Amino acid sequence: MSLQGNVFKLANGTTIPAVAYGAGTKWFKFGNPEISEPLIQSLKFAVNNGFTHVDGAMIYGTDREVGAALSTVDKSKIFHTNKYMGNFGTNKLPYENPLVSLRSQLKDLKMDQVDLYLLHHPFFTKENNGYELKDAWKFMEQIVDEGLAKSIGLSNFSVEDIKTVLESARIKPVVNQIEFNAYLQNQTPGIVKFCQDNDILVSAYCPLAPILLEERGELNDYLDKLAEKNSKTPGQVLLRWVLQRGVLPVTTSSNEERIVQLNNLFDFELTAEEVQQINDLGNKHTTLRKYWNEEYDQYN
Ligand SMILES: NC(=O)C1=CN([C@@H]2O[C@H](COP(=O)(O)OP(=O)(O)OC[C@H]3O[C@@H](n4cnc5c(N)ncnc54)[C@H](OP(=O)(O)O)[C@@H]3O)[C@@H](O)[C@H]2O)C=CC1
Ligand SMILES: O=C1Nc2ccccc2C1=O
Repeated sequence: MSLQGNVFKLANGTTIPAVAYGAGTKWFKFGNPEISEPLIQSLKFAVNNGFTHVDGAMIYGTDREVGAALSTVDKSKIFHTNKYMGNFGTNKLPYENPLVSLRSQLKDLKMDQVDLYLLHHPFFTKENNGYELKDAWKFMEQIVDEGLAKSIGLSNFSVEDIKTVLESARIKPVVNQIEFNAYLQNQTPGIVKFCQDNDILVSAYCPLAPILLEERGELNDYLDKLAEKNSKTPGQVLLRWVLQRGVLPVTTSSNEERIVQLNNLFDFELTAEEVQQINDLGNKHTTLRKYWNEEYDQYN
């Protein structure tokens, strides 16, 4: 599952643009019915300036903004990833299953189909959802059968969770989107190697976390050096490192200069030693985990 130009090839033979622009995190507005004009403007700017992959989710509350921003572009040129969030813990969410959720989301997205639909988390239980993880996956397969998504995948899944899905999967997951950066190189034990050995593309959210911390560490000095050597920014070096780890970065920005930079990653290359040095410096740092702390802090 290697980087080919600026796409990755997925196990089902389709391709996926190698960098995604996220409509979550800073844009998150679940429960707020007001349309975010700044998101529409930034998304339009992103797709007019090189981004061809947009990452959304039911829980972001931003499907209408994605639909509006993409309404003026040729949708066949855009890869759209979206996700289903089912109840977890004490959180009760609006749609009882992925199929019902996506059918409704497609109306807001003004699309007939998404390219990739993910289970946002693996925490399905009879008690919370009325069905368990393997049955959640059956809904995902039905989504493909009905032509509502070209491909299906996972997010925040551990090795054990993936094995549960694979045991009875008729259609295999092609992606696992996890928190991944130099300061968190395995969201859960062994997850990156397991995915890569099983032809499941890892995609990385929070890829820039190490440069967003106020405190600087040894890694920052090294990133500055590589940035200067390649006439790039430290953020571009970090995203290039993600790509060279065989992982697809999902980033976002509201800043036009940065939007252009964040997708401009294909005219330079880190050496194998430089990739290794970022791995090593990152691993020396305290684990940095921003999401799913309750579930995964045990692995810090
Ligand atoms: N599956 C899941 O559970 C999750 C998925 N996601 C997905 O991943 C996407 C990206 O996640 P996110 O953590 O935001 O990704 P990043 O790590 O890429 O961080 C993006 C943020 O970094 C800021 N930034 C970028 N460059 C700089 C800089 N040089 N100096 C200061 N700030 C900078 C941007 O702000 P600015 O606007 O100022 O540039 C933006 O807020 C989300 O939008 C969502 O689509 C995210 C979390 C969980
Ligand atoms: O971008 C995100 N913001 C979130 C907040 C809570 C749970 C998941 C997410 C995302 O994926």
